[in-house]
Amino acid sequence: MKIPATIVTGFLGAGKTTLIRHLLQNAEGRRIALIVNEFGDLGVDGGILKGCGIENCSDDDVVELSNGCICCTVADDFVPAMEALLARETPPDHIVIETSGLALPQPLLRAFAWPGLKTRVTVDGVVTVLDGPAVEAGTFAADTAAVDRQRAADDGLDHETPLSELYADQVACADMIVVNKTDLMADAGPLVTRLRGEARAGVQVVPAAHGALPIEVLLGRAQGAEDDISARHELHHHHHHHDDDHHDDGHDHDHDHDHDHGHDAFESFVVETGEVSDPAAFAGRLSEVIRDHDILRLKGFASVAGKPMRLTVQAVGPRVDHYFDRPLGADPRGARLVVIGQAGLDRAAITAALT
Ligand SMILES: Nc1nc2c(ncn2[C@@H]2O[C@H](COP(=O)(O)OP(=O)(O)OP(=O)(O)O)[C@@H](O)[C@H]2O)c(=O)[nH]1
Repeated sequence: MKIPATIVTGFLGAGKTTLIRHLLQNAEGRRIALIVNEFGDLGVDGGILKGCGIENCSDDDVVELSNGCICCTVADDFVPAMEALLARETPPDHIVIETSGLALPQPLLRAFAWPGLKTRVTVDGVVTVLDGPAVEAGTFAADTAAVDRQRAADDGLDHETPLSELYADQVACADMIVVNKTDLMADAGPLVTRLRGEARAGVQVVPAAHGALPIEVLLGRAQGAEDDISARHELHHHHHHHDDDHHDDGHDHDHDHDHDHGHDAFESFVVETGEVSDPAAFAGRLSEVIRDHDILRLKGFASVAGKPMRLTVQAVGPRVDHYFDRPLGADPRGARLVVIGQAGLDRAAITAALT
């Protein structure tokens, strides 16, 4: 089982910390480790998240990297921090990496191919958080002066990429785009449509207020669901037959008034199919289905004809990852996939396309 890592990018003030805080508050027992790229005096994110007082989120789980821009110091800072997390007696279930607003996601993504990381971590996805009103206004960040100060304060920043290029890069790297601060917008619709045109095919653009998104949208399914019984339980638990059945889902509704709203806006269902014959071809077909049907996430396990190992598949927008993770053992042969999207998925068509 590889540990999935989610990279959260977006400019200063877009709402990355707010989104991660919400995520940690709704972690439902999952151990999430956080790597935060800090900036000298300006950086307070680590502090905010460390002082969060959230259960299952100890200070140890927040690692601050403050020696400059994370993408410029990958080898010295980021890789060792990841290795240290992996070397722990109880490694995290999921790793979330909050980059500084100025970081270019590409060098960070390349680090996952390093020998020490490649076999043990997988990039779950790159989530780019945008300040909806600012992007709509063409300024990219609500406080561009603050972004410039951050840039000036960062001695370790090797690149002097203009803001517009950084923005383009963060959008181009995104597997999922979150248009945040929709509470400050009259109608996020036109921006969402525009961004879908700017992003790679298959990238879903998700509107949010205060970064409130269901954890399964941001991180996918519980990684602890190793054996099939717990996996099945997990799936049925989230299987929404009716839009109103989320009231018995055991969440703390007082926690966050946006929570219900978040769940109503998304849906998930399970598709069971036969054995996979060719993993690469299967992954290729999944990306087509994801693109054609605006699927946010697709995740599951499959057996492959003639192979004793279980195939794990996970996709966020256009990023489809597949690898053999453990012997199938007594698992039934076939594939079981969870499909997650914004409400309104064409379940029949998706099921037909996957089977
Ligand atoms: N109105 C509104 N304010 C928001 C929303 N999300 C975040 N904020 C506010 O925007 C400010 C910046 O949010 P952060 O979460 O710190 O943004 P960030 O991207 O982590 O910023 P840095 O970590 O400083 O780069 C804070 O004052 C938040 O309370 C939102 O959806 N709506």
